[in-house]
Amino acid sequence: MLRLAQVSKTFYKGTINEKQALKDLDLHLEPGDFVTIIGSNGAGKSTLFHAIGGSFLVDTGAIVLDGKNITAMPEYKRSFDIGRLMQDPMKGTAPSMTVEENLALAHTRKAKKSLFAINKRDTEVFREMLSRLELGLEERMKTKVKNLSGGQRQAVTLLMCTIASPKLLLLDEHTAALDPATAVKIMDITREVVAESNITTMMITHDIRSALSVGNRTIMMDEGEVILDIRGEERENMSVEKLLSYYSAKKHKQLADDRILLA
Ligand SMILES: Nc1ncnc2c1ncn2[C@@H]1O[C@H](COP(=O)(O)OP(=O)(O)OP(=O)(O)O)[C@@H](O)[C@H]1O
Repeated sequence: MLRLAQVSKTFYKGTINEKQALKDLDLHLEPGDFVTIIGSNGAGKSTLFHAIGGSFLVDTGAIVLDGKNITAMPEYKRSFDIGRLMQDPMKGTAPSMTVEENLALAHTRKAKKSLFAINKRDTEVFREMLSRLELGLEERMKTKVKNLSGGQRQAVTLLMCTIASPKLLLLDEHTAALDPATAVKIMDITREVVAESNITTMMITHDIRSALSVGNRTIMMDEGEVILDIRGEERENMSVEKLLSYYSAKKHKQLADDRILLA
């Protein structure tokens, strides 16, 4: 489904600030994989997402999505196949448009139509989708998105991403800016939406416990490389403590993450 082969990215090459953020990174995702990604500060997690999403072109290596080489493809073209949800609930939606209009926008993009229109049937479909979130948003379809809470906005953005039926969904700490109770709710919704749509998904998180329980596979990054890739029984038998000891034994230092969540 997604294959990265020998992908490297260096920022500020040839200057005193040179930083190799991705080092000959190899990664292969099967269709339907839900991979959680953890790692120390500056490990290259967001850079990996930017490389896949096309925020910049990588220096070397290849990125292949569903059999198509997208290494040189511009970001806007990749966005038809790659849904992205960021930490900031203000991103990903059009704030001055209503909930319904935002969903319709995503729907129109999927159909690759230029005409933006909402018919009665669309409204009913959107209402049904919203009611399944159990956030009361089905009663607020005419509300401008800027008037929603952060959690409600993230839920709407998540729906917008999945309406477009992307081949790949990238979640970059999408619950990190929410209060703990809302973060749990959005994580539950994420699990449901991803399971229902079976979209291949990657999720960066600082919550190690949920990294080990959400999805079917966990990778740990450090200094631009994948240093651990676990699934199945190995993952089931992994605990937060074991993971941290694995890191210390391999890197001869403690995992440094200023936002790490252990409980
Ligand atoms: N646009 C950029 N320009 C220059 N350096 C960058 C840029 N983006 C990332 N870097 C550097 O690349 C390295 C990897 O950064 P990245 O944001 O991918 O790490 P991360 O694993 O997401 O970290 P964190 O968990 O702290 O957000 C860091 O040293 C960072 O400073």
